[in-house]
Parts: sequence; structure tokens; C-alpha cells
Amino acid sequence: MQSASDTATDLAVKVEHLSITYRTTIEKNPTLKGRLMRLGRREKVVRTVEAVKDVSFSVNHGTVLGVIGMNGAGKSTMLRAIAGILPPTKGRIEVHGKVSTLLALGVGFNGNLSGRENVTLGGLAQGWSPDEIKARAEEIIRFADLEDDAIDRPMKTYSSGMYGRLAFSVAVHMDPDILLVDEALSAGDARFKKKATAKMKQLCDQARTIILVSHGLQSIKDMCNDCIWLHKGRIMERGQPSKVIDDYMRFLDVGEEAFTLEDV
Ligand SMILES: Nc1ncnc2c1ncn2[C@@H]1O[C@H](COP(=O)(O)OP(=O)(O)OP(=O)(O)O)[C@@H](O)[C@H]1O
Repeated sequence: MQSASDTATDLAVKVEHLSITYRTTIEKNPTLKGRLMRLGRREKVVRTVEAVKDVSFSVNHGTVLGVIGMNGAGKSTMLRAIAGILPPTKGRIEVHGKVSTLLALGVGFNGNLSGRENVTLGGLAQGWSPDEIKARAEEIIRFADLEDDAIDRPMKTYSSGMYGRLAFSVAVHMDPDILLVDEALSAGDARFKKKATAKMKQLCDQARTIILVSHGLQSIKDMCNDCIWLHKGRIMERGQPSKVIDDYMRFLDVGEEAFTLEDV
């Protein structure tokens, strides 16, 4: 999907032969009987999962790339690797620009601190000056539009929607060149989703790059100008969102065996 006009300066993200394997140690026979029979010794086996297999693609600035695929396809794993949270087992990732992430898991908020305190900490981590923090925190808080005095309550008292709204607001106000979003809008209500979509459109009008992992196929159609369908860790198809989504839905309807990629 690289066009002839691609230049190094256009390039936002380049993923080359990326593979990610998880290794987890599990107990061989976790039942009480099994354990007693081995007199308390716990035999461990190592289970490996190849979550992403030899994936290569690149994305230019100004692209809104949707990533779709079934549960367990490797979408979140790939996004976490691009965010620099997971090291590649094989391959390499180039990222050109300032990245801001909005991930379903592992958003760096401290539940014992209030929303306002978390926003301030986020600003400090970004290296903002106290004046900048003051001005931007107001903007972030206004955008999140939490009820009443919620912003001054510990975040552990937030509903998942409130948490998601503040996380989204922080991520988009970090002035990212590249915004990585993983299902983060699923918790927000319809009104906030509309506002968040408008904000993401605004970022992409400023030639920022967005990679959006979602099961919300309509949102991908509405927002993205490029799409990757991952299946069992591999890229099944890449191209126009409407075409990729149609093929993916056909695949879901007919099942893996009956599906042919001839016309993909
Ligand atoms: N921390 C982990 N340790 C071991 N295996 C993992 C871990 N995280 C994910 N996996 C496995 O890697 C594979 C890909 O998972 P991943 O979360 O990337 O899929 P996904 O496409 O984002 O799925 P979903 O749509 O359900 O969010 C799955 O088989 C999953 O069980």
C-alpha cells in the first residue's frame, strides 16, 4: 500500500517482519488431587503463544489506520509493541514522531489519586512547565466533562466510562504525532463517542497519524482511510476500510474453511 510519493519524512510507523511470542509458565496439573499425588511438587510447563507472526506494513503521517480481527488475532499485542510497551520477539519497528497511547489495559492512572492529580502527574511526565500544566489541565478536564466534582475524587471511584473519558482526553491533549487507540472508546456513552470521534478527525486533519484497534466496524468505516485485518497473528488483508470490512464480515459468515482469498 506504499505509494510512489512515499518519502522518509512522510513515514510515521514502519513495522518489519514483526513477531511476538508470549511465554507463560503454567502448572501442569493444577487440580488438588494432581498436586497431592505429586506430594506438593508443582510441575511447570512453558506454554508459548505466537500472537503476532511476521507482520510487515508501514503507515504515512495523516493516515487513520483501523485494525480489525477476531478475539485473540493479535491486535492489542501489535499495538502494544508499536507503543514500545512490548519488545518484539523478532523484527523491528520504526516510529517517527511523538506517540500517545490510549490502551484498554495499563493506562497509567493511579486509582488512589484524583483525576486532577493524575492529569498533573501526566503533564509532569511529559515535561510540561507548571504554567503549561495549569492551562492544559483545565482543557483536558473540560473536554472529559465529568459529572459534578468527580475530577477531585480518587479515580478508583470512577465508572469505566468516566475513566475512559479522562484517559481519552489526556491522550489527545498530549499533542501526539501518532495516537494509538485500543478499544478505548467502547466505554464512553454515545455523546462522548461523538465528541471523541470529532476530536480524532481534527487530529487527522492536522496530518497526525492514528492507529485504531476496534471491533466497532462502523467506527472504523467512518473514521479510517486505511485498514488492516489481522487473523491468527498474520495480516489477512490491507486496504480500503469498506472493502476489508466487507471481506472480514463475509469471512465471519462463511467460516475459515469456506472462505477463499481469491478476490481479496
Ligand atoms: N500477557 C499475555 N500472556 C500470554 N498470552 C497472551 C498475553 N496477552 C495476549 N496473549 C495471547 O496472545 C494472543 C493475541 O492476543 P491479543 O490480546 O493481542 O488479541 P486481540 O486481537 O487484541 O484480541 P481481542 O479482540 O480479544 O482484544 C491471544 O492468543 C492471547 O491469548
